[in-house]
Amino acid sequence: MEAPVVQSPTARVKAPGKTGVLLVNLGTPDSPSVPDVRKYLREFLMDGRVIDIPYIQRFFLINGIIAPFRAPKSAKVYKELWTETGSPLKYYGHVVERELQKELGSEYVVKLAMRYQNPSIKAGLDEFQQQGLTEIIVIPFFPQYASASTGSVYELVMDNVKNWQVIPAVRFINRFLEHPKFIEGFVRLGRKYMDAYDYDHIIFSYHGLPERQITKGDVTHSVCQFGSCCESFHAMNQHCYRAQCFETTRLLVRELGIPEGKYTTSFQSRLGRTPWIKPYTDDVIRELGAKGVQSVLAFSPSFVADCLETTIEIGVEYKELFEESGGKHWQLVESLNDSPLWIETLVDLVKTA
Ligand SMILES: C=CC1=C(C)c2cc3[nH]c(cc4nc(cc5[nH]c(cc1n2)c(C)c5CCC(=O)O)C(CCC(=O)O)=C4C)c(C)c3C=C
Ligand SMILES: [Fe+2]
Ligand SMILES: [Fe+2]
Repeated sequence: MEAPVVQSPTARVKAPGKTGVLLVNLGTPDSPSVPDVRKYLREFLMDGRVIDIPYIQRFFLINGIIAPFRAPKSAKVYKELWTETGSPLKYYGHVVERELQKELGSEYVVKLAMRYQNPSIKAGLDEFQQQGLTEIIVIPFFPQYASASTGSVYELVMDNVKNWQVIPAVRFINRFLEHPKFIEGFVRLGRKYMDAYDYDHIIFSYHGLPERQITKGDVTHSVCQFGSCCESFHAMNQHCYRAQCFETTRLLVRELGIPEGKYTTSFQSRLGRTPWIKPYTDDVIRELGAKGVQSVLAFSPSFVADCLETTIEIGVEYKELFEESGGKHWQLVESLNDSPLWIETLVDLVKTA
């Protein structure tokens, strides 16, 4: 009997016809004006996967407190972030969209979309539908899976295609934290700084998440206790966002050759009064300052493009906090943005989806 034809795990045979590739980042306001920031925050925070409390409570929280009080404060910070090309998150998204289209060629149609605001997921999918594509590959720009980010993108994509007469094959990229080129992308950016200066300590600061959302995602209700359970990465905790972040750090630390005790994984950007995953980056910074640590290099590997949370929160606000805590030298490692290794990661993700 003839041996079966085995398909290489790294090169799926492409279906005939064009494939749509939807690159989806979180979103950003259309402009840093208060009304645009308010519109963005309303859409973002009214998402039940982001603020996961009953609809009525969420409605009053967002419209009664966040929209009136937070929007003007956030708009000020967005003004600091804005450049002549607009929001870095959107600017780099479009550069990557063009570069990836060039790399993939005419068999693919690459579109950038934002989960909140513009360009919308609906506009990208409608274009794919008009072109009668054979299949769609959705790549949420989140290295680690979380219901509030990746899960929310899936939900909206499925919501948009559910009434199409022909629903083509839709493939989702769940996470890519362990992709060697993704890791190498951050390693190369970090080495540039580590070769030029001997930092006392390295921080890997990830976007935070309410602890409640991790507990809800733990189907066994026993795997994650927000402690040593995240020290290894396995089938049972692979969807735990905190465990995925610790695994990302382990992979980066191994490649960068950082010794034990010289680095910390921490979580930033908490909102509200419920407990978020720990340790909190601001607490870690204060502790390092108190211990006499003078210089810190900060990576932010839950983001693939610079945004408010990297450039301003880490690059400006945490720098100030570090200096107030006694530190002297604080350096942010910029995000992957349009770096060649990030484009190569995306090419691989598409070709093996
Ligand atoms: C890495 C993925 C992200 C997860 C998970 C996530 C969860 C999450 N975020 C908030 C609240 C806010 N996040 C904000 C900005 C923001 N968040 C992400 C990514 C994730 N968020 C990005 C890329 C950005 C930056 C966008 C930009 O325009 O640059 C903001 C807005 C900024 C502000 O007003 O401070 C809020 C608010 C929650 C509550 C949450 C999970 C529950
Ligand atoms: Fe966020
Ligand atoms: Fe855990």
